[in-house]
Amino acid sequence: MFERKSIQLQEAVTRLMKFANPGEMEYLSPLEATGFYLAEGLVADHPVPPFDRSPYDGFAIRSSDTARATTHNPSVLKVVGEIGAGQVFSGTVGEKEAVRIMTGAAIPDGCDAVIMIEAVREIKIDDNLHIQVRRPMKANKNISFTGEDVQQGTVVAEAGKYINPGVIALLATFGYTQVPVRKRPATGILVTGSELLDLDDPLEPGKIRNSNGYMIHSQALRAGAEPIYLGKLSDDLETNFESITTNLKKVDILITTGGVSVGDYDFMPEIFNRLGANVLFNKIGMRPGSVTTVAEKNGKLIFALSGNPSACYVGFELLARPFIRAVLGARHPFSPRTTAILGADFLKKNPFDRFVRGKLELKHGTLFATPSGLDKSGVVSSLAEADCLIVFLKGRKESKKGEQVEVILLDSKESISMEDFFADKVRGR
Ligand SMILES: Nc1nc2c(c(=O)[nH]1)N[C@H]1C(S)=C(S)[C@@H](COP(=O)(O)OP(=O)(O)OC[C@H]3O[C@@H](n4cnc5c(N)ncnc54)[C@H](O)[C@@H]3O)O[C@H]1N2
Ligand code: MOO
Ligand SMILES: [Mg+2]
Repeated sequence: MFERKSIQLQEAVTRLMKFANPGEMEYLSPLEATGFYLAEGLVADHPVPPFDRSPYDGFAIRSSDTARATTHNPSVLKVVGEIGAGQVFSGTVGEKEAVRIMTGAAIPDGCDAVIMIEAVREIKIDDNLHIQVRRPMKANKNISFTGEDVQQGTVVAEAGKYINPGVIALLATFGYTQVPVRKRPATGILVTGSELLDLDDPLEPGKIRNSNGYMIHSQALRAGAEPIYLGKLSDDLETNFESITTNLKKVDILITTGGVSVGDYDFMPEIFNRLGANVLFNKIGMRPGSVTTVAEKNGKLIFALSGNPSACYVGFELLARPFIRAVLGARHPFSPRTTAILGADFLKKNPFDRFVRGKLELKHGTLFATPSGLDKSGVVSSLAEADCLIVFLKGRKESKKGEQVEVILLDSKESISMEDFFADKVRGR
């Protein structure tokens, strides 16, 4: 018998995050970097825009020339040039002169305002183009000034920031052809169980198909890892030990499913014993996923997830996912947690923290979370609709539809700090 001491999820996470070192740095093109995390902060090495420019198609003018303009007595300015974005007017614009200018073009020297095309009347005097301006323009009107978007020296994105399309825009703005990121951790997936069939096997009495291997592969992808499916193993101590020892050398993280409880064929505890691994914990005060065990060997972590599909799923989301995000260099590696309104009664009592697979819905601006199916750790049917985990903290009594609950978002690309993740806003009731 192996001693099992139940600890709280926060303690379990704290223990395993001590081993979460950012992976090796690599450089990717901005076309490939979406979904990674910045390995270095992004500092503006020039102001944006880099020159004063026109935000409109119109005419660059000198505001002083329009000081007395009225509808009946418009200022008449001679058009002395025209420039589009990318062009620069050479020379200086003089008194009673204007330059036809397009959006994005640099403001010509001498000008201090832009008037929109629609606001002027274009006329010809002696075959020369002129404009009539019918109202005074204030100095600095309609100019996008140098640095009004970003000032030189500003940190526009910090190290550890998730690279979303907006970060890609900034990287391109500052000329990054090579974006520093952390390599996706090679994450091996091994499933155990003599009852497991391959996907193309017909069902046989007592056997089921291996769904966990594929589910974890998909969850690892969603978490940003590089999943490596290593196959399935029968419940045999020797072959399991052999396979885990060999495969651990080939990957950065190893995830196993099944064989982690107290049954006769649950060999994971004995395997960790033989490996001489440092078992960080082997029982968590939560459901499902209470048997989730994490062990460390030579600095690498082995996540031994439950065989029960829903427990396996939840164990991955609560433990492996933040770890993977941290290895990817995420500054805030935890899934976002927020409040929602419970969409249906949940009448179970909670002698431990419970994480119920749920479905989110936004109705008239209010977020509702409803359990997405049967709440048993052995089921697979509640997973497809699940996009959150509804949190029922230990001690919370039965919950009625309409009560406030906390939810952990599973499909969000952004993430939060450990402090925020464990700052429970809705206490047990
Ligand atoms: N006497 C006790 N029995 C159990 C306890 C306990 O504390 N005392 N804990 C229960 C809890 S909680 C869970 S969760 C499970 C954990 O089981 P294991 O991690 O040991 O997993 P297995 O025994 O290998 O399998 C459990 C269940 O899951 C099915 N399974 C396994 N692998 C897959 C797969 N790849 N795809 C689909 N389904 C899979 C397997 O057929 C079993 O039905 O233990 C409880 N028992
Ligand atoms: O706690 Mo077991 O790990 O699902 O139900
Ligand atoms: Mg078992």
